[in-house]
Amino acid sequence: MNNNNIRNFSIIAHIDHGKSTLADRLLEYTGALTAREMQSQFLDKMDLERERGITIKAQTVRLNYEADDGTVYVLNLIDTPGHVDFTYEVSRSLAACEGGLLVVDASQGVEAQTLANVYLALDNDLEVFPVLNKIDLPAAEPERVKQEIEEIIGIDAHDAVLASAKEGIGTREILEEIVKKIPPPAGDPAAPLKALLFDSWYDQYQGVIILVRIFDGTLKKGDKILLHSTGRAYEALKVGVFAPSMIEVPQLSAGEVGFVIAGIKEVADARVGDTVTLFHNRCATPLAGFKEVKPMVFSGLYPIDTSQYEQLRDALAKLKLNDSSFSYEPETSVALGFGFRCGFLGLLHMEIIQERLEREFSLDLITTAPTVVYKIHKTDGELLEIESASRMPEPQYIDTIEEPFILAHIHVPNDFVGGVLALCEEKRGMQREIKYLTPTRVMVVYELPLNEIVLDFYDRLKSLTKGYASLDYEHLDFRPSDLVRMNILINGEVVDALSLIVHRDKAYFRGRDLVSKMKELIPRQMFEVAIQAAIGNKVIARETVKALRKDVLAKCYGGDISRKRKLLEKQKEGKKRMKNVGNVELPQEAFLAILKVED
Ligand SMILES: Nc1nc2c(ncn2[C@@H]2O[C@H](COP(=O)(O)OP(=O)(O)OP(=O)(O)O)[C@@H](O)[C@H]2O)c(=O)[nH]1
Repeated sequence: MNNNNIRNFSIIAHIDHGKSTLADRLLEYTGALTAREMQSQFLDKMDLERERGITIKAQTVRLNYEADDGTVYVLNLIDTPGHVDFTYEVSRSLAACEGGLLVVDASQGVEAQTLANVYLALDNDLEVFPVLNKIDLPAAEPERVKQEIEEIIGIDAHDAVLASAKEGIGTREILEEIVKKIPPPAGDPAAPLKALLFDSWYDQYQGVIILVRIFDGTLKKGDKILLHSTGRAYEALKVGVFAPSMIEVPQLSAGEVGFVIAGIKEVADARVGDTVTLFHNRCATPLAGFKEVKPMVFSGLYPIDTSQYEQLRDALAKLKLNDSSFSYEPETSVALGFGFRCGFLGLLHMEIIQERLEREFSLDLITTAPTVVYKIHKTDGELLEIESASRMPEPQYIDTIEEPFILAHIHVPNDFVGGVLALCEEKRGMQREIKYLTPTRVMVVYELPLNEIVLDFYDRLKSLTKGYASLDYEHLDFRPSDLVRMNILINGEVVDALSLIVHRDKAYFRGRDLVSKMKELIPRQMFEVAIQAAIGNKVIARETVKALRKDVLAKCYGGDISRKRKLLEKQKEGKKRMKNVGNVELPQEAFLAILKVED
């Protein structure tokens, strides 16, 4: 294929600005999809994604487009995930393209995510051009947003395409821009194979499918390929493209994008960012940028019904097949029994996995509050990395503790700046910068401990700014902090799954609020329940749940039977998420009470 007729591009956008809708329009316009197939967005293929309206796994499609100049171009649309948790995947997807469409909602303007992703694109030397979407909305202000793009991002926006992905306005103009503005790929088809693995997933029938962008050389069916980071070789059993359904092709050569199926057993062996070459004709230097992504947020997952343990283990193994950034290991809790400590890239990733376990595998789980990794330097010189408060050694064995810090970029309308600053300060943040992007939009940059972010930072930020703030963050480093382990005791017994690591200065208030929150959440039982927060042997807060026989039918006067049944049903439902700890029944909410505590 003539490289001059190929364009490889991504769509860069903030969540909800219309990336998927626009992608569907491009597919529809170029005839890759009929209107009927479009019925639901094609690119977001998992149910869960569709429901939550977010893109998790990158997907790529080949489109054929006959341009105004009469030439038929091959356009490879490389989809990127749109959330902070998946930044590394975004950056690898972008590395597979020469250009990016920057989609900005004309009624919203530039958001934190837009900026983060544009910078990733510019770092990858992509040609970026803006598209203003949702111009059908009465609130659209294309002129203001153009100016914002020029001032904040620093790219020319005066002739930005005005589009409505919803109504199909501007689609052809966008395709023309892609052809005219994005350079064709370079690369030598005769050189040794050098390809970027930019996505991989596990398919029940075909095994691991990898997506590659060929930079040099040619990859044919039957070739023996080599994955650079693992040094393992595989036979390329199938080579093809998504158009949008899978079509086999005889070969992929420099500049092209496509899939390879090579009998790879699990995605952990086919990591995003790796270089693919030929076993017998290797490229001299691999592509830059292969990085192991490490989980940063952890939580315990326990089956409510202990007989579901094996099922949970199998489900985790299945999910892991498809997601190498997720980790798990067995963990036992005195309170909750046998379960797993799981690691995630971030909070969204955690929610997605938890939801999939419950929905796709019908498991009823108790999840513990999220934590981060701490580095503990012990007095005997040993360095421990712990991701659970219950593994923290006694204070006398600890020399110093380090916790992870992040750099947060928050975009917010100036009316809310005061509140955002107060929140960041409360969360032990250190201000780096406050910058007026426009007269009404402000960028607040803070260094913050990740520990505070995983609790309730995002929810608080959203509610305090009426949903107008956007957040993006990157990991910085580990820093020494004065942290202590706080235990929660129920009727005098430490409940290990409720222990948490907090900053010493905040321990007292956190403890007091936590026990009072738990008092509201723990239902009255046949006996009194004492809830205490303690640091070491010192109790810092206490509340008591009074004893009461809970007779849900008392209010019904024996009258309406259907109402009575409803109440019983409701009580049964409520029971499902309970876990017996000693002889006290604790609801799921009690394990997450820390997330509901306002400082
Ligand atoms: N009025 C209007 N609504 C649109 C337009 N384009 C998209 N939307 C709506 O905006 C919402 C978000 O669109 P998506 O395409 O799912 O957004 P996205 O950017 O793909 O979101 P992620 O997958 O999370 O990155 C949906 O409810 C769309 O129907 C448009 O041109 N006009």
